[in-house]
Amino acid sequence: MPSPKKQSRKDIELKQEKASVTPIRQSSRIASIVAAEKEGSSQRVEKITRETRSSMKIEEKEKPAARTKSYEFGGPVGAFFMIFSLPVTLYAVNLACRKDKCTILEMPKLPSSLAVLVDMEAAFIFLGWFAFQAVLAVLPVGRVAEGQPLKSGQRLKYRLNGFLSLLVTLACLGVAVYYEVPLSVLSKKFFPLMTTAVIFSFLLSIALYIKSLFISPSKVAAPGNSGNFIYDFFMGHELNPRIGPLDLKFFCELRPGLIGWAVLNLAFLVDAYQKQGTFPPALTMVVLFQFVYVADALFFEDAILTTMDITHDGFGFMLAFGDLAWVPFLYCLQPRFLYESKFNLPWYCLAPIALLNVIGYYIFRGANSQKNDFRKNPHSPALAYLETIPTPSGKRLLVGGWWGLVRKPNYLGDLLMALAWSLPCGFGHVLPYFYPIYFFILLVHRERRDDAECRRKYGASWDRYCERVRYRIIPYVY
Ligand SMILES: NC(=O)C1=CN([C@@H]2O[C@H](COP(=O)(O)OP(=O)(O)OC[C@H]3O[C@@H](n4cnc5c(N)ncnc54)[C@H](OP(=O)(O)O)[C@@H]3O)[C@@H](O)[C@H]2O)C=CC1
Ligand SMILES: CC(C)=CCC[C@@H](C)[C@H]1CC=C2C3=C(CC[C@@]21C)[C@@]1(C)CC[C@H](O)C(C)(C)[C@@H]1CC3
Repeated sequence: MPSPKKQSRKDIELKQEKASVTPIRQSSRIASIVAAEKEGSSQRVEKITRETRSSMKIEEKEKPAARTKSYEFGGPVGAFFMIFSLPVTLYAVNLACRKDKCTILEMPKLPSSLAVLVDMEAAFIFLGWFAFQAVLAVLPVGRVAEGQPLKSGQRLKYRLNGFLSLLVTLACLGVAVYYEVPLSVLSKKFFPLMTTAVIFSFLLSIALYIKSLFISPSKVAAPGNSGNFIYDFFMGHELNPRIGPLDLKFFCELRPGLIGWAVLNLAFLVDAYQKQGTFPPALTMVVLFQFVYVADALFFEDAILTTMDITHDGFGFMLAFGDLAWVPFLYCLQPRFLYESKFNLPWYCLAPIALLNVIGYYIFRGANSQKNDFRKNPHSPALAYLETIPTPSGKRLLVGGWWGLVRKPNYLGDLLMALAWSLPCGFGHVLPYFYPIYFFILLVHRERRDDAECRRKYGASWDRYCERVRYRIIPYVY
């Protein structure tokens, strides 16, 4: 056996050279896969795919983590700007939309004292909530799923008990309402709770960045490995930070913030019912739509394992703040507006809006499940009717079904739902439309990022896919 030292540089270079997937090899591998498929030899297809994957793994395992060459979000300057502008936007939008007024035409009224924004009781509620969700997440109940293969070839394991956590949380809320615990504390302490979430996400991101300085190169997230402190802090330097059994990114993305958003909405609804003696239709409808969205994310929890956030992006300020402060305290803006203003619409306006939401959900769920099922089992007979194209990595791209309509059918469905959540607020104010406007910008930018990443991963195959499916998000428009 050669000693690891002796084997080092030359052998590794040789292996890397053998394993490197040049464009010529890419196309010859695609040709072999296609030929094997024509022959109907699924064993040969599997073999070529395995060989390609393992050669790519050898290549990636032995390289030190490559530095990010191209910046996103405007580079370090853009990241610096966003670290400050995101919290400012969060406060500005919420302060501008309050009981008496919801307008962008006036400067948001600053609170008369700091006590309106900061409060010890709110801090305890937030921390208790976070700890409660963390305990539920690590309970050894629920299926364990494997994530997508990492650079090292390893697959991380994830405990899937998100839907159960939601049910337990709902049961606790029911008990609280039964024993007349005033849930209105959540709406009264909305701003102090939000401040705690903001401070917590800053502290968490700092801790994550410090932790990431001590990890091995294989654990680094490519987009957050520029060497610039501000940029890497924002994008996230470590791909999958974990504390024991708790995967922090997976947990934060789906539990405290997402379930917290649904709980805030339910608190508005319960309080409205207790004050008005009836469930206001527009508010009830939006709370229900958003609840279905949250419940769906938790029910199809394993689908998140193939999203960009989990497979590609690191866990840094962008996701920590997004998950813990932005989602719960901004995505509930429409229900909060309806709750505070008591605005309502007649049923014949609400009915077509409900239909829009159902159509959006149908597209969103259909597209996400189709891709997720295909990635989990590309040979599933249930998906055999879908046209696909091969890529040099061995993975195939769906070019039929939802993924043949536009390149991001899941974004299309999500955007239709976003609109359906704002329309019940009427046309008297712009601010309740903050979510669909922001979301459109976010998804257009996200599609561009993913497009660049897929072109890097799949080369000419991605170009072929783009030629076949011409529109990005909206058929015949964009
Ligand atoms: N409410 C909110 O605030 C937000 C919601 N979302 C939602 O989250 C969901 C996930 O979004 P996101 O992670 O951005 O993107 P996707 O779920 O679309 O994941 C992108 C990945 O899917 C794979 N893929 C792309 N095209 C194809 C194809 N034709 N065939 C097979 N695989 C393909 C590629 O990965 P690979 O080939 O490596 O598998 C690509 O990198 C969406 O529904 C989106 O609307 C997203 C952001 C914010
Ligand atoms: C610039 C900025 C404000 C960045 C933060 C973005 C985050 C708020 C979003 C990035 C991707 C997200 C996803 C969801 C929530 C918003 C964030 C965190 C998601 C959990 C919502 C529910 C969906 O069903 C989903 C699971 C598909 C989705 C995943 C992506």
